Amino acid sequence: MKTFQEFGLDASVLRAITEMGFEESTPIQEKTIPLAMEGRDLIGQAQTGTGKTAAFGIPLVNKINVKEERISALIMCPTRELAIQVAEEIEKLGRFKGIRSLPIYGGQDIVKQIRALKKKPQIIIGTPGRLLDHINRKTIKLDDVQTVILDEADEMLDMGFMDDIQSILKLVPAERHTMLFSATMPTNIQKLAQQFLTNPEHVSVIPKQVSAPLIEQAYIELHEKQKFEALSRLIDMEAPDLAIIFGRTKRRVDELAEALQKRGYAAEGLHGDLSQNQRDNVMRKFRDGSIDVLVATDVAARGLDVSGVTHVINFDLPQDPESYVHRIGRTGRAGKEGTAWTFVTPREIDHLHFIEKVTRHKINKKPLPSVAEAVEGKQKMTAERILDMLQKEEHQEFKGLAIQMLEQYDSVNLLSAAMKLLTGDKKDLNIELTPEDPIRARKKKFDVRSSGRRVGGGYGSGSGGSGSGDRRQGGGGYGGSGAGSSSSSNSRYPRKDSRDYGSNREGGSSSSSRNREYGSNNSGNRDRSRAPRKSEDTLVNK
Ligand SMILES: Nc1ncnc2c1ncn2[C@@H]1O[C@H](COP(=O)(O)OP(=O)(O)OP(=O)(O)O)[C@@H](O)[C@H]1O
Ligand SMILES: [Mg+2]
Repeated sequence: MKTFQEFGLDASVLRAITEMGFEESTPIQEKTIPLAMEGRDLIGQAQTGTGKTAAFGIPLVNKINVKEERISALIMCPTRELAIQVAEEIEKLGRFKGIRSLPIYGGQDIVKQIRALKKKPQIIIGTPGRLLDHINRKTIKLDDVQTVILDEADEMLDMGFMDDIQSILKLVPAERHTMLFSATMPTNIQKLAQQFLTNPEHVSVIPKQVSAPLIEQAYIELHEKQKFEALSRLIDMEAPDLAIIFGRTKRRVDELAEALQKRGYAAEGLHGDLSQNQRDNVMRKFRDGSIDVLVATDVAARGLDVSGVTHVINFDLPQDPESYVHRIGRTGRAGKEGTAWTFVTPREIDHLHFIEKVTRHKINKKPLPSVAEAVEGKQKMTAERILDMLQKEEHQEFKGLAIQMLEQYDSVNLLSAAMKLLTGDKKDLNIELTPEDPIRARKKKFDVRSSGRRVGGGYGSGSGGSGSGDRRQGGGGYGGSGAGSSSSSNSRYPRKDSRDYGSNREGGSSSSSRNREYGSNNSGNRDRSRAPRKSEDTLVNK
């Protein structure tokens, strides 16, 4: 791999990269940084957790003129949490160069954002809905934007952001540098690419499998009613540092987080119906380790990078293979190992096999963890905590008492009693969750046989990126004859899971105006159940 010195980057950018602890470039960075520095439009695809953010962030920051007082680059992300995170990475990369960047997302006070915009940021990182809000208020002007980056471009299409993205890009000068990034690239991306990119290079560093290689994947077959018990045992047995548990719906996430708390786990839920304050708090607590279990809808499936996530558990099977790939990709990042468990009910087994087929990765069947395994896991955990305490030497004030007790009692008995206290008894509360419907196997929608590339040609190796087998609209690969009509409706990009992505009535103050403003276009004759979402914040259930 190349070192960052070899790219000919600005010294201030190199210094930032070094401070971030990056020594060598990752494969996607090695391939895309030189192309991006030449100003080539590109579609960048690489496995989760392999540094796509810096792959576009480094050349972007390198190119920005700090004297510029107008917005010169725009990065769009599907969720608020991702916009915040990408903005932080851009901030770090641009720090020594003195670049001003600003995240702009729904749910945050718009007046505050307008004030921050007055500081003349050169790079805006935003979610499409709120960006449009500012554009309409004329608080964001895109006339001088030279670079546009769409992170998780395929997800933004799936969420129904096509119209919004089109409206935004129409306002950006046609002569610009545009890049799309994601770990998955279904062929519906080609429409976006044809429309918005100029002669793009498709850079793919996906080897045989699209899922990240360092993730051990397993599934447990069980009935819906067994899931919660299995989850507690699994957490006890595996003792994750940090775990993300994905539930299908907002209600599921709420119930699950509450049930876990009742059982004594430090868990909280994240979904699009929480206020932005609540969302920020939950993410902060998870990042700083004050909670170690994050229960989330697919709002947390894309892009989130939290170090220390050792486990991902799909409490409910995800709707499609892309979602599976992105969810489990929250672990096994930046060269670290991770474990992904998936709960599958008997009726969903076909769908699981379908996911295995599309992702070309075997998911190993494991038995339901036994009570004994759970107990053993908890005991080990307690022992680890004690050893950890010994190392930190934070137990000095107990030493006098310990000596006294040891004069009267046997040390093994004493320690065992202390460990039992520390481990605590499992609170055998009767927990009942509202059952979720099983996911059904899709028939014929994905054509996994006809294409070497699976899911819309995105998973094959090498570059070039033509592929058939589009699961949504069936069609040719890149470089085709431009068949897609730009006036076709959003229904070509149906949302992924109607259960997960219902209407959004979130707490943020400005969302209602945005919903009014943008909620009605095109919706008259659309099949409601297939209507795309209109806001970045609607990764939630009905
Ligand atoms: N060259 C590098 N050396 C070491 N660590 C790196 C390097 N580049 C990026 N990282 C780190 O790797 C982690 C994953 O990066 P990033 O979030 O950009 O992945 P991604 O490819 O965008 O994943 P996803 O598909 O899930 O969005 C981050 O913590 C980032 O700081
Ligand atoms: Mg990313």
